[in-house]
Amino acid sequence: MSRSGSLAAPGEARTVLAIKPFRRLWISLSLSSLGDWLSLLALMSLAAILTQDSGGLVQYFAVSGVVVLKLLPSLLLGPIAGAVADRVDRRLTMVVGDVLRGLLYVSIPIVGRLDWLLIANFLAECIAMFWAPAKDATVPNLVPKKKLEQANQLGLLTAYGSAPVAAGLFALLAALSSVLGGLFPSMRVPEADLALYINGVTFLVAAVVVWGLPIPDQPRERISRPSMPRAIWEGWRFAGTTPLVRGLLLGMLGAFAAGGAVIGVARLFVETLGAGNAGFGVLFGAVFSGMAIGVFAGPRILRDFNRRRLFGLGIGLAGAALLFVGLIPNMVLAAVLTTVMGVGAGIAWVIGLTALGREVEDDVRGRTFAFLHASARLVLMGSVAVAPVLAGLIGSYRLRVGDLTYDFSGSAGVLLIAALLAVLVAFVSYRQMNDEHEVSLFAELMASIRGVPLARTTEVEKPGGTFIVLEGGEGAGKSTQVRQLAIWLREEGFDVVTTREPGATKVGMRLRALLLDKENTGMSPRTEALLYAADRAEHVNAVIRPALERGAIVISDRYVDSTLAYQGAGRALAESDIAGINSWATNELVPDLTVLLDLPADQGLARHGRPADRLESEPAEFHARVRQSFRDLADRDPNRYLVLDAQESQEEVTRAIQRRIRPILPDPVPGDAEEITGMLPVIKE
Ligand SMILES: Nc1ncnc2c1ncn2[C@@H]1O[C@H](COP(=O)(O)OP(=O)(O)OP(=O)(O)O)[C@@H](O)[C@H]1O
Ligand SMILES: Cc1cn([C@H]2C[C@H](O)[C@@H](COP(=O)(O)O)O2)c(=O)[nH]c1=O
Repeated sequence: MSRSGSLAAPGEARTVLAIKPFRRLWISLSLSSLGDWLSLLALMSLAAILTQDSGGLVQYFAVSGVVVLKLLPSLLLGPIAGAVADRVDRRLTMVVGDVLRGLLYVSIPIVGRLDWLLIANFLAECIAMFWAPAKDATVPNLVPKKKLEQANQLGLLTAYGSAPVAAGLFALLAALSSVLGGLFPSMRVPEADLALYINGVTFLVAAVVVWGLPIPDQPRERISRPSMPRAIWEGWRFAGTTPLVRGLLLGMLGAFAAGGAVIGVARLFVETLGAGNAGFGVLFGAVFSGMAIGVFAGPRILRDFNRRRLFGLGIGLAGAALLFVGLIPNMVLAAVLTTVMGVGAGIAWVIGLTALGREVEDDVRGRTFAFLHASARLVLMGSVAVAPVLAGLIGSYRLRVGDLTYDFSGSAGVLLIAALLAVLVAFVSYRQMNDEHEVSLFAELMASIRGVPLARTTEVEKPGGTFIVLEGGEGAGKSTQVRQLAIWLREEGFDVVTTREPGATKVGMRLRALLLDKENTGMSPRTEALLYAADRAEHVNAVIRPALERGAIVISDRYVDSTLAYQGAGRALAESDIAGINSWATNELVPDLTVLLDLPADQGLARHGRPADRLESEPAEFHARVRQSFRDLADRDPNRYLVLDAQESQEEVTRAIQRRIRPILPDPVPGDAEEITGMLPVIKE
């Protein structure tokens, strides 16, 4: 399948590492990303430790303050950071950025105060705002243009993939720190300190690696980064135009909000389970490990499962698992259930990302993904920040039933709210996107797990392919659009058959000649209607049905509606008679979609530079009746029609048709696309 926005295969992405300068930059980026995640864990943890004597609410505010201050710089400095980074030496920006961030993180455990923790955290994020565009702009200087996409993918993979590594490292360092503290009481320090020292070292090593990079002076390509609010506004304006894409985006962002709430209270939650920092690291790692399993294994195990259903189901699974995490106060169960939650989120993420890639038009795909990344970051950080405060406001309770006691903490309360949010989002997106009404969810799930084909309750008579018809008056642009759509769909990898009426078959060509020949002026309207129906019977039998039966997309320039409009309204024949004859001639084959290109008849006729044929030579009133009849037909069945103003530019018309066609195309998530997209779940930049 060739798509400009598609993602390269994992192996292909790895080949870009053969470029030595890029490999060095990538190593440095991996270290910085690891440091970013490690700092998030360590600072949330240290904030909780430093405030443990100050009471619940202060502790909750401190933890959420860490996240708010991590988010704030991207809102304040986002618009100017890119412009500044373009004017300053990039290597210097990155090296200074890494060194300063390393020093700031190391200073936090040395100073050991909450106020400095928050200030240093904020300053480190401000520096990251200048470091990131310098890094983005350097990549095109180091790799050839054709490998740029792979390079970016690898960068994104690392930004995300370093999270579970950081979680494991954090848990290890926390455990090591408490062992050392036990053996040598003089070395007893908060468990997060060691992580922050190591974090400082990762940034310093990253700086050394970047220092030796051979970066050309002149950038080959300038990267322009829209501000976060702009990316969100523009993306929504373009992407929110179809219900399916809206459903996908809302589902993914809802899942992020729930996930953010979990991260936000995880540190405080594990404390209520008596698990401390190591437990925090385990939970954090469980989310990401579960996601990795979901991304890679889920779609393979449920290979035959309807993708639109699976998206909602994945979010639902995540919500259900989270519900039990909140209800059952047990660390081992929490780790297992958090992994299950990650699996559900991973399945939804990869399906959503892949489907978005396929559903959104090429020219707005960049903006849509920018919207997703910007809003995912905002939603994630926002809910990470709000969740601890909410937990503090809920407070902790001990419930007694007879001899039994049940401790309910504010953090467990937030987990329950997040779980309910996820279940609600799952329900809404499932309802919005489900296109399989014939088979129950349970039956499909069982069949898919067993790997057997679905037993459907009713026999499906419609052939497997997709039948699209372009209708409209003379010169409306039907042939032009048929051509454009065929090019686009073939590029997308579909088997496409373009055809037209009258005259798509050998018999049809003769009929066309008869019908359009001005010599035959005066032909009776009934003869005319029957000849068009005869052409159609042959057309359906010889061309359309065989193509649909092998699963192709058939795009026809005119079909039954033309006879209803021209011979029905134009020649004043009874519509019911024409409908009856054509129903018989086509064996009741109805298009999946009819696109009506609406244009005043005089404008359409004026577009032709050739002599008018028999039908085109009819008077203006005839063509006006034809136009009105097409519009009436469309009004009666708005679900099956797309009516477009054919006075718009050709490109505009093509885009509108593409938008409407995407949702009715066959399964938007083929297996190979998941394998490819599966490597790219990312929310960090
Ligand atoms: N949106 C448009 N704006 C302006 N001109 C257009 C547009 N679409 C097509 N045209 C031009 O109008 C002419 C007729 O277009 P086309 O052949 O696609 O129309 P058609 O509907 O298939 O016509 P007919 O049914 O009469 O054969 C062509 O010269 C084409 O380039
Ligand atoms: C299918 C069909 C067509 N016509 C008319 C409409 C046009 O004037 C010609 C076909 O010419 P085109 O340039 O190839 O579009 O035939 C009709 O009157 N009834 C029909 O069913």
